[in-house]
Amino acid sequence: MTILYNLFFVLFSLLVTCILMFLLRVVLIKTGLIYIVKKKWRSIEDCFHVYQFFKVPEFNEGMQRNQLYHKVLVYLNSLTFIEDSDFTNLFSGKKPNEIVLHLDPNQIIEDDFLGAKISWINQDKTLVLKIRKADKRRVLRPYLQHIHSVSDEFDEKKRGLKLYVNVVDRQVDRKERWRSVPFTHPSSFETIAMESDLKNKVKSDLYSFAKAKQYYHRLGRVWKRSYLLYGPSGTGKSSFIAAMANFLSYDVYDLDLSKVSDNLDLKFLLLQTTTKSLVVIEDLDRYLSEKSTAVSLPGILSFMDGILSSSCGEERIMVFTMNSKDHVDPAILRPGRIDVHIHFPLCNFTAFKTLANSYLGLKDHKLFPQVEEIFQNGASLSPAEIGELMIANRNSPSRALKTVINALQTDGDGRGALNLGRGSCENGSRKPVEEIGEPSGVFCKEGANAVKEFKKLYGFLRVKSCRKSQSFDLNSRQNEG
Ligand SMILES: Nc1ncnc2c1ncn2[C@@H]1O[C@H](COP(=O)(O)OP(=O)(O)OP(=O)(O)O)[C@@H](O)[C@H]1O
Ligand SMILES: [Mg+2]
Repeated sequence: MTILYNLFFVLFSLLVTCILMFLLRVVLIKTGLIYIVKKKWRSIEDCFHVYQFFKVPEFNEGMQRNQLYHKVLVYLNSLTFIEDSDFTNLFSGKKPNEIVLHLDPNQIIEDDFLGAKISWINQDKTLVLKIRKADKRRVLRPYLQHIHSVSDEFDEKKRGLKLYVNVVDRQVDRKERWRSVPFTHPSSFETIAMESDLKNKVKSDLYSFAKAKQYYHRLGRVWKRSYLLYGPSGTGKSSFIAAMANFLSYDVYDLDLSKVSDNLDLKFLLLQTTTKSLVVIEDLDRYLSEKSTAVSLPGILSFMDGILSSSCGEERIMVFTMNSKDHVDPAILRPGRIDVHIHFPLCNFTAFKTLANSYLGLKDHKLFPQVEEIFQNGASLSPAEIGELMIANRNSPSRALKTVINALQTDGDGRGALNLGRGSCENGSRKPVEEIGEPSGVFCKEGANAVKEFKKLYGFLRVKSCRKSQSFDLNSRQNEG
């Protein structure tokens, strides 16, 4: 009986202890007392360890800036647990709505690295690293390397991507062949209407390229990859390039061949591009079809071979766009020069659904079967044309769909305003939409009404005739080089 009583008593006390511990934990956490306990515990722990201190001053004896100081500062300001410290300064950043955190003088920041506790103290123009002597040998070096890479990455992100364009008048300053502006194109692979299988293939191709430095070096090849995006106007080639740049966080060098004075100029332009960039030549087929060009075919071939890029660093992606590769010299297209061919077809029903979802927020609609039927009968517009019609009618999805159906049907029988565009496309013009109604060529003959009608329908008329004059490989395909 006594044994049973004792056992019951022990179990009961255990239960009471557990409940009390649980309640204590809840009280400590809820009231924030846990932080005081942790702090006290840490100062007791401190008494049993020997510490070593490393100073990182902002300037050296010659009053030159210490780069490490900047890196540590960036690293510490980027740490999320700076938000958990007792006090932090908040400043507005350079970009709109950006808030940045700043250390206070004498503020202590605690960090964890490979299981070691490290503290930083922000003293007057010096950051002091405090580390246990026992951890120093194992942790210090990798920790400093870690700071380097985190701060570089943070700086890179803050810098933002850039779009470079080549300038004609380089006589002014021979060193500056490129001018840059911030690259803010919002396109992403998610917003491009394209077969998801193909999209994933491109994404993984880009990803594995970016990670393949050793592989390319082992093969003795220049670390570059070239893509050809081909298809009718308004099918998303330029948007796709922007999506590639955003995906990789690469700068874009948009090379306008009409501004290049000769082959040598082209070489220098390439030499002045930086690593981790997309070098883009749009409408290469059109340039090659011109009778007299400043850059010759061999000049373009050597540019494509990327011979020079090996002498000025690597990790470049080249992207060429064409409306059609039918009449292009096969030397341009051979594997190695172009590694991946991506076809951009006119809109089909699947792409239409992606557009309807992103432009009108429609996942389904009673008019979809009708749209599908029209697509099955062969009528098609480019995604740009459909996108424009959807944007113009975005307040009424039903009206937007009816307008698209109407335009697809008009496309089917080739009647109406669609014929107006033929002239502009046959000329191979790349005029932006606003310029299409210029009083020139075919359009002025059609009179003011036609021009007005044409403007209303944006640029899609010229595309129509383009399509009729070309043959397209309707299967998206990818050639590995
Ligand atoms: N596949 C697509 N998915 C989503 N939007 C698209 C697609 N194709 C075109 N668009 C939209 O249409 C507009 C024009 O597209 P873009 O400039 O990328 O076409 P392009 O193929 O480069 O045409 P061009 O050959 O005339 O230069 C963009 O605003 C883009 O958002
Ligand atoms: Mg384009």
